Parts: sequence; structure tokens; C-alpha cells
Amino acid sequence: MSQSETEPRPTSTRVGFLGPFGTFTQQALQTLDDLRDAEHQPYRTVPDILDAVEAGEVDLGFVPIENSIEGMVNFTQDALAFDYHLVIQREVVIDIEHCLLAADGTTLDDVVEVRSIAVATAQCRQYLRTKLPDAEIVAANSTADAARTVSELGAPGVAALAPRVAADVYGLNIIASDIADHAGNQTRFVLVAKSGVPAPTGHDRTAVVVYQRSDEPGSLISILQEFAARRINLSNLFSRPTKNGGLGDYCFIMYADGHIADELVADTLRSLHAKQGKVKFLGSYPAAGGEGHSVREHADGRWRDADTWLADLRDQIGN
Ligand SMILES: O=C(O)C(=O)Cc1ccccc1
Repeated sequence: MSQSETEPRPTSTRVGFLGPFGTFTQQALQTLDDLRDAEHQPYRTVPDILDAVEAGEVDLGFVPIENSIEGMVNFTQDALAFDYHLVIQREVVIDIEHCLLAADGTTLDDVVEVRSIAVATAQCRQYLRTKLPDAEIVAANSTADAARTVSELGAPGVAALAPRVAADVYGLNIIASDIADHAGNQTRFVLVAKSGVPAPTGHDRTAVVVYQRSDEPGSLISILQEFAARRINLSNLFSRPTKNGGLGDYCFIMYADGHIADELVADTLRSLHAKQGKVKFLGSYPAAGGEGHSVREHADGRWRDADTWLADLRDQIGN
């Protein structure tokens, strides 16, 4: 009897990403060497990907969360903060080059309509306003989705704002390249799963959503003090409307250096929970490019010493 008849074949990991083929998200996913042999499954929108992860249709979801020009990708941040119980496993940062793609016969001078996902057109706002002031901007589900529809339509005067690679995928011409409003355009993507926290690497990030006590003034400062008092660097902090509490009801989405396995990070979260009431953990994961200052190296040793000291003290007093 062959091995395949006795043992179930190991199924490969399935990863859902923002499709169709040719998106920036797909490019970023292709940089993950250990997921090269995984099944890459395109989805139409970020919620579709996250639904698929929650439903177990795919093992992992891969989504954009931050752009160096546009800032936070709010629809992803909000989905992770409010709508799903998923944990970030990893992050990846890639360079982004925006191009205008069109079918044969369309030059830049002919363009009357530009299609793309809003987060991409926002990164080229000045270019579009100055070079194509009369062009209509039409929303698509992704850059590659825009390229796909431009290709299918074949209509003159319609262009997609999309990655260079999408020209090959959809048989279009590049009629303008590198058109973002600022140099060094980059996007951060994250891999999410239903559960699991990767082991600390020493260069990690921890993401949390902290709800402020609406009845207490100065709650942001008291939240920040929890991190500052433990010398934990925050790489990002922004407020988002909770959406249920009416105008002015906000929570904070925070990205801190360190890992939940670090005593100092754990203690910060414990204290935040005690003081603020509601904290949602979004994950601890290796920071891209080895960023994320190590919280553990010095602090954990000192913390263990302090723990031992306190335990001894309590022993002495019989508690
Ligand atoms: O639409 C895409 O190609 C995406 O992957 C989303 C996106 C759009 C613009 C910059 C980075 C990611």
C-alpha cells in the first residue's frame, strides 16, 4: 500500500489576498518565501478575505493596512478592530509604483476616465488633478480589478491606475509610470489568522485597540502613560470612531514595540485593561525589516528579579 493510501496528503496552506491577480497585495504576498508554495486565493474585497479566514475557507488572510502617503487603510484597520476576531501573524512592507494602464490606441492625452481603488487614487491625487483635470475618477475594488475591467472594456480613453505587473497580466500598455505624489511610496500589509501568536523574535510589534472611558477626562494621557512609564515605544497610534456611540465616541488603535510574551508589554496591557475596561488584542508579531525595539532584552531580566523579590517579600510576611 502506498503512503498516499494510508495517510491523508498534507494540504497546503491557503492564503486569501486582495485580488484579482496583479494587485500590490499579491506582489507583497509573493515576497513571503515560506508561503510561495501555498495556495493563493484571490478575493474581491478585504471583508471577503477576512470572512473567508473566519469561516476556515482559507488559513490566512493577507491585507493592506498602511500606506506611507495615505496613512492608515481605514477599512482594514476598522475591520480588524471591530468586525473580526483575527490575530496578526506577520507584516510586510513593499515599495509601490503606480502606473496608468490603457488598451492599445489610448495615450495619456486621450484619458477621460481613471479607474482604481480609492486608496490608490488618493496617493496620486495631485498628479490626477494637474495632468488629467477633466478625467472622471471611478472606484474599483482594487488596482488590478480596474485593469481587468479596462482590458475587458477595451474602450478608448479609459485608464486603470495599477501596478506595472498588471499591464502584462491584462494585456495593457503603460501610458504613465511612477505617478504617486510623493517619492518613496510604500505600503504595509499584514497576514492574519483565526488564532495563534508567533514566538517572540526580539523585534516584535503588539497591536491593540483601547477604548477610552467616556466618563473620564484625560484618558488618552493615562493610556500613553502606561507605555511611557515602561519605556515602550509606540510606532503608531490613531483614533477611530467606535461607530456605535455617536459623534465623538472614539477608541485608539495602537502599535507598540514588543511582544505580549514580554513581561513589560503584558503588564502594560493588564494595567490598561484594569483602568480602561476594554482592550482588544490584535496580535504580537515580528516587525518588518527587524524594526520594533527589543523590549525584552534588559527589561525581562529586571522584571524577573522584581518578581522574585516580591514573591520573597510576600513569603516573609506570610502572604
Ligand atoms: O488594489 C491593490 O492593488 C491593493 O493591493 C490595495 C493597494 C492599493 C494601493 C496601494 C497599496 C495597496
